[in-house]
Amino acid sequence: MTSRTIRQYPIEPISASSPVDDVLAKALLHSVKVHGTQLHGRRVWLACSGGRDSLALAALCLQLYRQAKLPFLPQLLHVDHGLQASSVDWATHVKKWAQAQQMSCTVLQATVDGHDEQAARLARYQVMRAHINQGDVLLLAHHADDQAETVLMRLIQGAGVNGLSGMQSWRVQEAGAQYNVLWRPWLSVQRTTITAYAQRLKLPYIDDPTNDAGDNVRSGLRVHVMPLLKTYNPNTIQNIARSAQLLSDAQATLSDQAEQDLQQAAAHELALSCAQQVLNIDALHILPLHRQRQLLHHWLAQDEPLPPSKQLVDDTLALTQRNDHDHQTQLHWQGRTQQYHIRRYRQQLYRLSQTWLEWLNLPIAVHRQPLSHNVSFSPVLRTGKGYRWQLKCVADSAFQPLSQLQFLLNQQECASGKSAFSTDIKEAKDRLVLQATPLDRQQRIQTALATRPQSGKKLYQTLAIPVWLRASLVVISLVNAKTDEVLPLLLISPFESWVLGQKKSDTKAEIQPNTVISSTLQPYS
Ligand SMILES: Nc1ncnc2c1ncn2[C@@H]1O[C@H](COP(=O)(O)OP(=O)(O)OP(=O)(O)O)[C@@H](O)[C@H]1O
Repeated sequence: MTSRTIRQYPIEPISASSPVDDVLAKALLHSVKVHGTQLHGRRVWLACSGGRDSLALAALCLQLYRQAKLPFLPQLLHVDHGLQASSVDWATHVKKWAQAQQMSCTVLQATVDGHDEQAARLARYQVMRAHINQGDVLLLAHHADDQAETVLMRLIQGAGVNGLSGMQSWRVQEAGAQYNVLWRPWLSVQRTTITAYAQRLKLPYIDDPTNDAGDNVRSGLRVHVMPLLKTYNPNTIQNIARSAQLLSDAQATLSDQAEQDLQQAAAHELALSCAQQVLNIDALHILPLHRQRQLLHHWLAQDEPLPPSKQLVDDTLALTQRNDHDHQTQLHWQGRTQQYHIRRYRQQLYRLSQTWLEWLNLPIAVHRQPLSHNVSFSPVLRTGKGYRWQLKCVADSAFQPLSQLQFLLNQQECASGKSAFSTDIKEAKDRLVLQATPLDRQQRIQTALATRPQSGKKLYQTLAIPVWLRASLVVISLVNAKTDEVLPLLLISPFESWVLGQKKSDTKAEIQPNTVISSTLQPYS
């Protein structure tokens, strides 16, 4: 990189009479047409390294804009990686060139964590994303030779259909709440065409000889492998780029199919964004084997920028196929954004983030509140490490919770026959306390799913609570402050709730406790 040089042409405004290159113009304008609707009303930036390709793209945009063939003129963004002393000179050079063309150009400083190309690329995208606005479009000068190198690189790494479809010409990139578009209109044009155009225009582009040093995989493929492949087929570059395009279409079909399968097989009620995703194994196994693999691949990486390895998909599939009731085995996956544990409990497959598992181990606080306070009861049950779990007793103007609690209590009393709670709740409210406590393993609980009260292991089995959720069960009870009698009303987990005090045979009473008491779980920082 230190040996970069500037083409020995002076910086001059591009003459209005300079001819545009037909092939390059056609590719750009075709892409504008294809993405016309999405481009409408968006600001377009052009990532300009000052190298031949991005300087040529900037020059072509300018020419077509002046000829009123392009409806916008992109603003240039140059990133100074600060990796070598001369990088300031390159930034100054790009800026001066842009000034000569009367194009807007901003130089951004990046802090690169490491010295390799990948670290520089990550830092570059990060700093450009931070500069542009939500929904803006970033033009990149990648071309067919870049595409062919990318595909070959991925091929020798053993990529699947997605990887082999190479770079996308229009890619929405999401980072947190922000999204931008990466736009590559030149993926079908060859480097030689760009070089010829740049030379015709006498563009003073920056030459980076390290690109052709052959000392890393990409430049090795460029210098040693591509020329050899061209001896077998002179159209090697276009052909590989075309294969990538075909595979990209195939990938879109596969993704649509996997998304449809996911809608059928996902346990949406148990999902919590990247914290917990759940797949129903029975629904998975209905599918043919190749779709099972595809679905697992899609499910594992649904919110991750990088795909899971084939090995992980195979191991996950094997986990779903076990029938030895082993609930301890877990697989680990270090994604780009999070570390995940893949576990199975009965016929459900879980993808749990490390942060979520840590949150599930935080203690739950005990809360008590006299009913006479007439205010809604909404204690925070657990908070920290990114999530807040809060109880909600919905109160409307007529103090609805009490009348609904009365209804609930009536049902409980039928089942329990407890006299301490048989008086009208409004009269009794002075001595009643609403309480939320973590479930004690020894506590015996009567649910509608069993004929008698259960405690510990049996209860977890009856309610199908996976091991990692067992410390996250809370009992909501009414306590008679005078007699200390406790009447459990509801058992809640972060995802479900169960009415307590009913035997199997009493289930005809249709109680919907969630209209009275529910809990919410939200990301929290
Ligand atoms: N320092 C930079 N500042 C802004 N954009 C950049 C920078 N480096 C690369 N890019 C953008 O990323 C694209 C691909 O990067 P790559 O490393 O292949 O570029 P390059 O070979 O350095 O330059 P060029 O593609 O302009 O000849 C470039 O075409 C350009 O749009």
